[in-house]
Amino acid sequence: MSKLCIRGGKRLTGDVVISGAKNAAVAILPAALLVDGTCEIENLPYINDVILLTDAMKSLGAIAEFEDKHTVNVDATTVYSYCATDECIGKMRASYYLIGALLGRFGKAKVAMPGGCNFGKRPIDQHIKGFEALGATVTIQEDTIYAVADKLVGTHIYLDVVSVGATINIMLAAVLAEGTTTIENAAKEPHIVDVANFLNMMGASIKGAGTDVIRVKGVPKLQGGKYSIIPDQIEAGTYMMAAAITGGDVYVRNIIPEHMESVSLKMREMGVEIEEGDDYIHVAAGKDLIATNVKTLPHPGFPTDLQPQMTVLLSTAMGKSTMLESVFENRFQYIEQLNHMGTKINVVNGNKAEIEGVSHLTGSNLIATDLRAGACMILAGLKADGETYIDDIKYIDRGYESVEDKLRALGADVSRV
Ligand SMILES: CC(=O)N[C@H]1[C@@H](OP(=O)(O)OP(=O)(O)OC[C@H]2O[C@@H](n3ccc(=O)[nH]c3=O)[C@H](O)[C@@H]2O)O[C@H](CO)[C@@H](O)[C@@H]1O
Ligand SMILES: C=C(OP(=O)(O)O)C(=O)O
Repeated sequence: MSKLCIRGGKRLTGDVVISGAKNAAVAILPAALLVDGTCEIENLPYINDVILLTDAMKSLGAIAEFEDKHTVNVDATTVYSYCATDECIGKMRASYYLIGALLGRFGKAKVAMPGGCNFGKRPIDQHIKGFEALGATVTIQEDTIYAVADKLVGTHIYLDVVSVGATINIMLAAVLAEGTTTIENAAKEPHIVDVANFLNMMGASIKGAGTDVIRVKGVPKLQGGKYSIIPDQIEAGTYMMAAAITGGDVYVRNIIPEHMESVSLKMREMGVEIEEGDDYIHVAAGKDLIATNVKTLPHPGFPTDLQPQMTVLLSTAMGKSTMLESVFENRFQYIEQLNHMGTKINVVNGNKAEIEGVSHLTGSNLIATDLRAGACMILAGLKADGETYIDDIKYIDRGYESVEDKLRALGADVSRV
């Protein structure tokens, strides 16, 4: 099994090009199952979650052919199965989108319970509430979800918690339903807007994506077309922080700077120089980092998927910082390993990290516990004196395309061993 080996202490400089957004890609691919025609989907990130999902779509009967590493042509007219119960599909979070897509397409779906990163409980009650409100009957048996409906009829759905997955899943199920569906207290992440834009381009009628009220007017059918996925906000933020933690000077390219607002503002508070261009952000660090307090929130708040990376950055800022995790109940499992490298972080009540900044970290042997924990370990390794080995990098490969190549191009000493 391969590991990442990082020899720390190198200042990152140069340009990094950000890939397409994982969390948009893993929703848009299942959304293509609703389309009566061929969708050419561009700017897909070449990551394990995308490959797994295209395989799952093929096993349902869809044609999903990679034109190149970042472009796939999906023809869903040949889909014959509504069952996605493979063990490997159940390991990923986005498998839940197959429920909305297959229910919308066939009026029935049988899908393995979603997995994904383990941050404690990750219920899907709001997805089920939405499907049931649209007229489906949903049952769960032995880690498999069955959803069935004679017909889906538009209705009002209020989400009790702001959920990215439930918002998108309800859009998927509602797009071909009879009448209009209103989703209130909807999530507003950039990938929600991207999925709505994709569906609209294929003939759907979705208004309000990016606000907390989304209206989906059902249409009889969607037709094929071409679509390019937005850049990955979280990958971009990770490289911005990698630049900052090494005192570097990096142009993070092919991004939408407005998506990075909460991140740029917090990094500016920490004394990092951030210059925004049309489709890039220039990060210039070098001065001592300043401590600050951060709380994760749904968009436009600070993203939980950048919490571990930001926590590492704060751990090297002089003074006392706090990181409050308000989205997931248990997303600090990586802290103990970081403290072995010399960080001084104390987790209180499971959701608040009290951080006392240190100036030096020491290389260590680490095990990635999940995707973004793996990313934060890379950042710690870049900063540390000596060698850091990160095991279980399969988690990192779920969400970061060619991570060691991109870092090496910026001057990092990173290899897969
Ligand atoms: C594949 C994908 O896009 N994953 C992202 C998605 O995950 P995911 O869709 O799982 O996250 P949600 O936005 O649904 O979860 C937000 C919060 O709502 C709770 N909740 C959610 C649904 C539900 O039915 N009931 C419920 O209580 C969750 O436990 C969590 O506390 O959004 C998260 C929050 O931005 C990101 O960290 C993940 O990277
Ligand atoms: C939590 C994440 O992913 P998933 O929801 O797929 O587990 C993530 O991308 O940080």
